[in-house]
Amino acid sequence: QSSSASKKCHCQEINFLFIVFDSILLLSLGLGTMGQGIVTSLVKANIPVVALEQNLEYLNKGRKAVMLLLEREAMKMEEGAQTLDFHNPARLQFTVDFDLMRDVDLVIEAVFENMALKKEIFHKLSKICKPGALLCTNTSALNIDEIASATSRPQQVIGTHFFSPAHVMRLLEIIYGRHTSPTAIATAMQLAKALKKVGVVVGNCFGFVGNRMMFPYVQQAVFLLEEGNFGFKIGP
Ligand SMILES: CCCCCCC[C@H](O)CC(=O)SCCNC(=O)CCNC(=O)[C@H](O)C(C)(C)COP(=O)([O-])OP(=O)([O-])OC[C@H]1O[C@@H](n2cnc3c(N)ncnc32)[C@H](O)[C@@H]1OP(=O)([O-])[O-]
Ligand SMILES: NC(=O)c1ccc[n+]([C@@H]2O[C@H](COP(=O)([O-])OP(=O)(O)OC[C@H]3O[C@@H](n4cnc5c(N)ncnc54)[C@H](O)[C@@H]3O)[C@@H](O)[C@H]2O)c1
Repeated sequence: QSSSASKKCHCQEINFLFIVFDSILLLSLGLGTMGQGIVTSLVKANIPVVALEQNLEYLNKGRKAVMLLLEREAMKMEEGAQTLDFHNPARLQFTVDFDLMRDVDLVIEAVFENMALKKEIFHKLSKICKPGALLCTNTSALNIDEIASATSRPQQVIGTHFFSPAHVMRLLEIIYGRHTSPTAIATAMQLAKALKKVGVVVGNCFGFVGNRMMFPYVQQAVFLLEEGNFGFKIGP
């Protein structure tokens, strides 16, 4: 009975979730390969976004790349008579000012794959962001629970693993940690839908699902190369 009671409780929590992503301000943290694609996806979905970088040099590089991607997307959309309002600072803003984090409802972190750096950033986010803000990480393989342990709100920490190129690839792995709330999972699923991606909820283990399958393939390809087996005929 206690298990059905807890299931009911989760369902009720999810039923109360009516998020209109149009009214939500997202922040993408890190404007490298993945940040650029993620920001492009968000803008394409008409979600207001702030893109944050560590310094002006990286910011300008990232901004240039995002603008190029968006111009291409806008050209494609114009043919379909839709508009992409990406020159409007109310829809897309670039900054190095961490304080702008205060107002956002959802953060997607895409900085270097380094646990110490991610923990430092999540600690900062949990201090600065408003209490309800959801904190997402785009980590490829790091432990979501360890990242969440740097915050005072582990129930609001979740993995949103985009695949490269993020504005093209449709898979979005949604990784829940030990403390991630059902509301956080439902919100991340809703985000996937808003981005027209396929959200797949997976558990927290090394490489999650996609990379756990890919890493051995890559490893075997390297072994084949090392052993000089590429280029030989197979079969009779
Ligand atoms: C060992 C440790 C490694 C750690 C790695 C971590 C891995 C990570 O966690 C998980 C991953 O992401 S795993 C990686 C998972 N990712 C994969 O496996 C992806 C592998 N790639 C593919 O499957 C194909 O290239 C696509 C399906 C992306 C496109 O296929 P298609 O439709 O036949 O090709 P198309 O018609 O030619 O291009 C369509 C549009 O896409 C654009 N574009 C393409 N590539 C781009 C790029 N790199 N950049 C930017 N844009 C790129 C292209 O410009 C074009 O835009 P346009 O504006 O219309 O001109
Ligand atoms: N590249 C991929 O194929 C891929 C795919 C899926 C997931 N990921 C994951 O996404 C994350 C980002 O990967 P990437 O390939 O985009 O890396 P990248 O090196 O291209 O970009 C990282 C960006 O983070 C910025 N950054 C670093 N510290 C920062 C800080 N304190 N504040 C703001 N910005 C900061 C850097 O300036 C840089 O522009 C990693 O966790 C990676 O594992 C990568």
